Amino acid sequence: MTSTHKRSAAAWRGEDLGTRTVAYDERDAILYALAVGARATELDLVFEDRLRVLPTFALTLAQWAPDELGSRGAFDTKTALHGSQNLTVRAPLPRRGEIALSASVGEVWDKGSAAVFEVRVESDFFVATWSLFAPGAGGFGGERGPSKPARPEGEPTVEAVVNTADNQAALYRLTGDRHHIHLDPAAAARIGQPRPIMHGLCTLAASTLELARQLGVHPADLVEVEGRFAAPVFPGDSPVLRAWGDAAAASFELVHGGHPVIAGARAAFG
Ligand SMILES: C/C=C/C(=O)SCCNC(=O)CCNC(=O)[C@H](O)C(C)(C)COP(=O)(O)OP(=O)(O)OC[C@H]1O[C@@H](n2cnc3c(N)ncnc32)[C@H](O)[C@@H]1OP(=O)(O)O
Repeated sequence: MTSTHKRSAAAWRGEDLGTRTVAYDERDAILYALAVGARATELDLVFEDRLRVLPTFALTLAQWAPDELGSRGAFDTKTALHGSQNLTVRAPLPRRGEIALSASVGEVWDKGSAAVFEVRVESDFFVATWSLFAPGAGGFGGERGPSKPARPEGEPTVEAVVNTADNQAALYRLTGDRHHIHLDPAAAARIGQPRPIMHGLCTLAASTLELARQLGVHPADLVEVEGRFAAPVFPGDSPVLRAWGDAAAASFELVHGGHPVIAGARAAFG
């Protein structure tokens, strides 16, 4: 008789996920900008002669880190969802180069039926934390962690549609995140979705880009962003960005069909 011993979610806390050096060039940064909704007229984002790299591009460079935790067996990679994201910029990303990244597991929260794993990635250019919502991995007697954010009150200072394209997830996946739920209807059906869903990081970056346009600042001047993926967004959806505050400290949400799809979000531009 064989016995299997499944490692408790709590035991992953503090796990060292290793270091990697990732390389990219202008073409990668431009493809990323186009995939999150940069316009052909936004030359600073799409023209190598005067390129400024979107800070959220850092998150595609570090996508290996949450993937590494999944491949080590912390959770079921076929059902886990990206729950929330935080990014703090330390220095502008160069147009091309090699960047050293190190990753580790932070907190692991016990939501009862699910666990939430935090993966922290650090480099000279940024610090970022992924929260991964893993159904079936909870119930290990741990703390619940942060609760749902309250919705902002009062009239927003910005209200703008964030158009997504029918092929946006198919394009965005070429920047690095090739999880099947974003392209393959059968994989989407396995997580209970009627069709493939947008990458949370694509929707977040598209929202941040529109926020910068609305606030009249350069999107590459982003110094901090975070948000919780509250419900799936589908390619072709046109959710509404609602924001409060100013470029130095904006809070925002992305709403579709009357419900937040990105909740409790905030961004700051330097
Ligand atoms: C590899 C994949 C990459 C991707 O990019 S996937 C695409 C981007 N992500 C998404 O589209 C996810 C969209 N969000 C959702 O579909 C839902 O949202 C969830 C399935 C993640 C959770 O919904 P539900 O199962 O109904 O959970 P609950 O009853 O709303 O909350 C249960 C507890 O879990 C916490 N929680 C809920 N959502 C999140 C989240 N997104 N990140 C972190 N924690 C979350 C709550 O607060 C609460 O806990 P408390 O009772 O202590 O308050």
